[in-house]
Amino acid sequence: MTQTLKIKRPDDWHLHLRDDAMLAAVLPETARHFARAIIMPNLVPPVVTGQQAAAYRDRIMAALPDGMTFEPLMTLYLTEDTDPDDVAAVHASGLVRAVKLYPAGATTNSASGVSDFDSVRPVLERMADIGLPLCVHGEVTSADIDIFDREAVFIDRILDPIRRSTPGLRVVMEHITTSGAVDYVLSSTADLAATITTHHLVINRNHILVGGIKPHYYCLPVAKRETHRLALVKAATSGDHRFFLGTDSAPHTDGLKENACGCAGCFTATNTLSILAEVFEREQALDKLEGFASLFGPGFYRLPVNTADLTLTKGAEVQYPDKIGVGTDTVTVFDPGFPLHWSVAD
Ligand SMILES: NC(=O)N[C@@H](CC(=O)O)C(=O)O
Ligand SMILES: [Zn+2]
Ligand SMILES: [Zn+2]
Repeated sequence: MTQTLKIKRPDDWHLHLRDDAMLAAVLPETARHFARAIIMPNLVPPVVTGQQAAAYRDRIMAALPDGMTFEPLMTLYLTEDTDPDDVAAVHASGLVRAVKLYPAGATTNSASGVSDFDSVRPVLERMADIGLPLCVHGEVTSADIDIFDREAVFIDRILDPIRRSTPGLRVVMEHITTSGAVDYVLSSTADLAATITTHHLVINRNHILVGGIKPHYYCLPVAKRETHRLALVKAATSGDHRFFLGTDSAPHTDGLKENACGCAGCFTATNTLSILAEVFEREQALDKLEGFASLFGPGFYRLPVNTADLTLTKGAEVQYPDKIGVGTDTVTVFDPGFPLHWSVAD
């Protein structure tokens, strides 16, 4: 008897679509399975104004193949020059669903991010007033902090002080990678949630470094030791509404990944749902997948749950491409390192 799992159509609460040829290549990979996604604004130049967000949304919709439906949920990139009134206006218009905080220099295309956190206080206070979520790349960037400690230090030195001084600010800790981040979310009573990526449920730092360096497993925040991966799996499969899916699917061309200075990012859009089903099944938590992928995100973002369903079927090993083409280049699809058996029914 084939096993099937029917869930509400999922959303991706942290996604990089890029622009131009890359956008055209990766958008169908997400739109095939996901109804909506929070679109990261770290383009070059970044999406900092409502006008830029509207233009980017139009480029995304223009790149969507005929017959596919998808709703991009736009974000603004927070800079030290962001005007609270502009933020309030684009929120009121429904164009923008979150503001994204990148500490300057923390990750791909974050040069315009924030160095002086006091300078953005007026924006954060306004966001608390209007209920607009702040998505946070939670890593400090000081050279003296070990890269494996950067998330923990960010929580202590930056995030917790911001939250204490801005009551009511609604925060999504993006792509969490540590048990400390899980505990921090669990310790909060309100206004705090976290996204967890597909790849951080699958790999630890050994996958990146043992037996030769694996550039396609390198992302930021970098995967930590196994105890942390286990804490993430426990959180994701727990049925706690404060943890939901943000794939952080972050395509870079193979030339830029397999490089002496390789870019950070794992491209998981193509096989995310098959991987998640496998991970949840191993935890005997298939009944928790719908909450994680389809229900808790809309709950936090105060949006309706999708009405359409998506069905996963367990069967023969799922075939997916190793790479997808982008113009004359390629992007490597994340390899979970184990066979997948759950496929999404058409
Ligand atoms: N996650 C990554 O490793 N990379 C992301 C940026 C980010 O989400 O930090 C990207 O834009 O490539
Ligand atoms: Zn990030
Ligand atoms: Zn990201």
